[in-house]
Amino acid sequence: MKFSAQISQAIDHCLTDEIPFVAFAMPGEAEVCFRASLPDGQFRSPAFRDKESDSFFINFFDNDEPYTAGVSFDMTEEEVNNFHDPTYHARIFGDSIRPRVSSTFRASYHEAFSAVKPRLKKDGGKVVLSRLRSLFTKKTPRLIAEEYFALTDSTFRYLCFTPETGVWLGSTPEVLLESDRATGLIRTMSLAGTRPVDESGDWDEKNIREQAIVTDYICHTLRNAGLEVEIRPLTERRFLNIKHLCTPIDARGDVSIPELMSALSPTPAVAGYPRERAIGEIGRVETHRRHCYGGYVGVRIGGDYHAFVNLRCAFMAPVTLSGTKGWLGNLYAGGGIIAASQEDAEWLETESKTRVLASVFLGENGHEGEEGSRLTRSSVSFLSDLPPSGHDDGQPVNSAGI
Ligand SMILES: C=C(O[C@@H]1C=C(C(=O)O)C=C[C@H]1O)C(=O)O
Repeated sequence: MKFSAQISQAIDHCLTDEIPFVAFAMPGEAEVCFRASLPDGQFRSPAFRDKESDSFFINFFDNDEPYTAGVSFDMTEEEVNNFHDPTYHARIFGDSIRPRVSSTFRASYHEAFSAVKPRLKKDGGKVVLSRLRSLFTKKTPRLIAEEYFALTDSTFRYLCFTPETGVWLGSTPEVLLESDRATGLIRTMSLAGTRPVDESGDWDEKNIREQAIVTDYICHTLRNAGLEVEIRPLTERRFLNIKHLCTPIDARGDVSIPELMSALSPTPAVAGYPRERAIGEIGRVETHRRHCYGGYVGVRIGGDYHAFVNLRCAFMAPVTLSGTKGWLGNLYAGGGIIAASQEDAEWLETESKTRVLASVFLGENGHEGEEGSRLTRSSVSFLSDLPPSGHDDGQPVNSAGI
């Protein structure tokens, strides 16, 4: 999916000058929309500056931030391209969270898996264990997004920067919630269970059970909020090389949508069940922070919310690898573990979930990137660590490296 010249220029401008922006495509649409907004006086970029205006939002898995970060729809690509303020350059990257240099070790995953299994065997329930793959790429986030977005149009696809989150991109098949003020309808889905796209026949008990836990939880939460719930027939939902079990769920009633999003997220599809217990276990056994992975991401347009679970995503920052300029990306994936789960199969599932995005990072024949032992603390330097001054030409350092 080639971005227009105007949008490409605006994205590069925003990455260079650290202007909060989003480029996104709605499910079923081939068109990318770009919007940007300047941060407030404290370099914060809240998504919801009022109750109505159009905006993009991205929140954290922990869901415990004082406000949701995002981009209010203030500037178009044209306005960004005409924006020249030599005093504007926030150097936000240096202070914010950054991707990890090394991937999750197989041994760490083994330890985490072994730590949660006894309680699942004893009490039942589910924990979604995730891991990350750290990759270096010579491609820019814009190029990655163009290639990744082109692979399917059935997902919500986005590339964004906010000071709170850094640069993220993703292509997510999972609706957290879509609301329609005109009809009063709220649509969501229970999406869980994973197998290769070419596998047919009945789904196994393990996947069916994992997904049923999610359906029950979502329906319970919606009914608790006073909504009338309609559960639609179980279907399959395809995502590139894999597919999931999916139960679409409709709800109706009077409710605050932001409150409902917070109540639903994170669902047992990305956390587990019982939910609070699973979240506690994730915090204890995973060796990385999830940041925005597993949180929710989406847009509010004309007062209607379109929120998606932030999956099949990457967190990126500009770096050099042994002197070569590029970007470091953390690709996240998890899978639901229940008492019957097999460790090797679950590890492979996280491999499948990151395979397509990883191949975009690495390029054909792997020539565009690196993964694995060559990425070390000494070989990777974050551009934000470079001193801001010292350039002979007096220009601010371009921390995006483009
Ligand atoms: C956790 C992820 O996906 C979720 C977990 C699934 C599973 O356990 O089978 C399937 C779809 C998603 O709800 C992920 O993609 O990282």
